Amino acid sequence: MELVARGLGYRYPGTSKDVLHDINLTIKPGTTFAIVGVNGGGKTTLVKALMGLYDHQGSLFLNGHPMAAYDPVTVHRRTSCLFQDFCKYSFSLRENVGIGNVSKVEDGEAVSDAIERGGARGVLGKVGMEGKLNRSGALQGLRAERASLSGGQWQKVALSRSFMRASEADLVVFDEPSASLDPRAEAQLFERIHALSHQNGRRCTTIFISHRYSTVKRADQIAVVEDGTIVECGSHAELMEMEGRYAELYNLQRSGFDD
Ligand SMILES: Nc1ncnc2c1ncn2[C@@H]1O[C@H](COP(=O)(O)OP(=O)(O)OP(=O)(O)O)[C@@H](O)[C@H]1O
Repeated sequence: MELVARGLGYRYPGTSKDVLHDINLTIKPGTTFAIVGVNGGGKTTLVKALMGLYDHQGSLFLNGHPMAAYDPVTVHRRTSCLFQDFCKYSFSLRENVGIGNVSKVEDGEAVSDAIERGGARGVLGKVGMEGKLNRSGALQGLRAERASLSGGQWQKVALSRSFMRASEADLVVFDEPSASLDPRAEAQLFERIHALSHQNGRRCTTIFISHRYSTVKRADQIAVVEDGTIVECGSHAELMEMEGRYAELYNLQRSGFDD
């Protein structure tokens, strides 16, 4: 999916200041687009606006056509997303993951595949299903909430849920998908995110927000969002050469390891 924004802006209802303003960008089909920036800059609001979830100002185009020309249900069906405030349902693990694509919630193979790709395989043991991943009908297990999952384990369950639809989506959005993951789980996740966009023949566009520059640097394009607008945009190499805000944030994070 190609996404183009021209003069995109947004103000939350009941507030007096635009949270987003003057957003101009082009995200090409089959590419990864990372959004970075300090807290409260407008990153989450931007991705939600790009998904057409807000009554925004300015123009948004999907594959060359105005977003308004599309049926919202069709757009949402072609989109898979994971936001920071994901739900922890009092359902079984199978349902917690399968609900990401309601039409496939009974499809054990699809749920198993999503669990594998979302990195939640280790959670199976926690809910009494170790070694049963490939046995059909074995995914009911205990209710996930009774198994007292950790923050990182819940994040893997939510990631698996988003992978239920990712393989058929044209747009995949992750808002800080690795916030609670350990470094190994994070590296594996980003391998899968990159694979989503770069698989042969796929034109799936991936947008992700992250504060971890070791993974951000691999994105095709990176946008730095500050005070509600994009202050820099380009590849890691281009932004480093600019020696601007991105380079400053990147070097700041890297220097944290050198001390
Ligand atoms: N529902 C809302 N109503 C009013 N203001 C909001 C709402 N949600 C977010 N904001 C404000 O919009 C601004 C941008 O928030 P947003 O969550 O988009 O930033 P962010 O860059 O994603 O932050 P973080 O890195 O902390 O997740 C903030 O000042 C925030 O307080």
